[in-house]
Amino acid sequence: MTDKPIRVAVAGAKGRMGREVVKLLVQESDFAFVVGIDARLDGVDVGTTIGLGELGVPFVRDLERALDVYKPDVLVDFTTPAAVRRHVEVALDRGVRPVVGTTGLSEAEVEELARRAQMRGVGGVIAPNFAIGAVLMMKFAQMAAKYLPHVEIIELHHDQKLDAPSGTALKTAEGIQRVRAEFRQGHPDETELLEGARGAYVGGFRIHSVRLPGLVAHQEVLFGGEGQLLTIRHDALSRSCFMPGVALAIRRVMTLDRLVYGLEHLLD
Ligand SMILES: NC(=O)C1=CN([C@@H]2O[C@H](COP(=O)(O)OP(=O)(O)OC[C@H]3O[C@@H](n4cnc5c(N)ncnc54)[C@H](O)[C@@H]3O)[C@@H](O)[C@H]2O)C=CC1
Ligand SMILES: O=C(O)C1=N[C@H](C(=O)O)C[C@H](O)C1
Repeated sequence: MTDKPIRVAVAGAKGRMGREVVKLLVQESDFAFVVGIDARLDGVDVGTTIGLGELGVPFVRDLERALDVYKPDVLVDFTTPAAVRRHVEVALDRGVRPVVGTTGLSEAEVEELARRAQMRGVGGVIAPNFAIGAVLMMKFAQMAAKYLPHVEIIELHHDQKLDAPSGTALKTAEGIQRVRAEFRQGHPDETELLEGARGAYVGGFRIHSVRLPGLVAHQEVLFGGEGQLLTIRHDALSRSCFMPGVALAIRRVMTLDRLVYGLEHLLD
């Protein structure tokens, strides 16, 4: 007897990441793609809309209706910072497991959603970055910050990105803050001649956000010490790099009974 495929809904299925997720779902035989949700469309076939040919899977604009009618096991969300929190709440309240790549949730919001998941006994995954290389970059940066506490983060993204700094930069900073005693870097008397010149201040160090057409998703974590520099860099050159992590999360969330924040919690 074969296991039943995991029924998956995709919120933001018409977007840059949503399209990649749809491609992934139709390629893997243990996934059944049951409904696409996107604020921009209703009724039309997802496949023909995004150039994959007829899939017989509809786009539904209303999330509640999509979950009630198509009864997915998992909701994958790649939408917007403004929409994601409500989407996770709606999913958890219906016993649908969220797998969330959308960034923009604060640490407090993630904690609140984790409490909700626990109350409902529903598993979930929120990961600001599903690329294994980016997860390693964050881990290596945390290791380095213990010994080289002078650090600055530069994240670089395409110019259609809505949030700054990126979710990855914020998670990198959270990890660094856990191991780095808080002190304010730079000269005590430094002044910004142009507001924002020194970047966003987080726990004593800075995050800088670059937005340019041509970029996909990139980050450098720079460490400075006496007579030496260390740079840890990750480049996402294509959105396909996020898909193995998304697939892992969809499979693993079926066995979770709590909400986890970060792909690292699903890796050996
Ligand atoms: N965790 C990860 O590995 C990654 C996360 N991201 C994040 O994923 C999110 C989406 O990124 P992109 O795909 O580049 O954006 P996008 O703008 O290409 O796609 C977003 C889609 O969501 C739809 N949408 C907006 N509001 C909605 C709502 N209320 N209900 C349903 N659909 C809605 C839009 O119509 C659009 O089709 C961003 O927050 C981005 O930072 C992006 C890449 C990797
Ligand atoms: O918007 C993007 O593109 C990306 N968003 C995520 C983030 O904010 O960190 C992940 C990756 O950097 C791509």
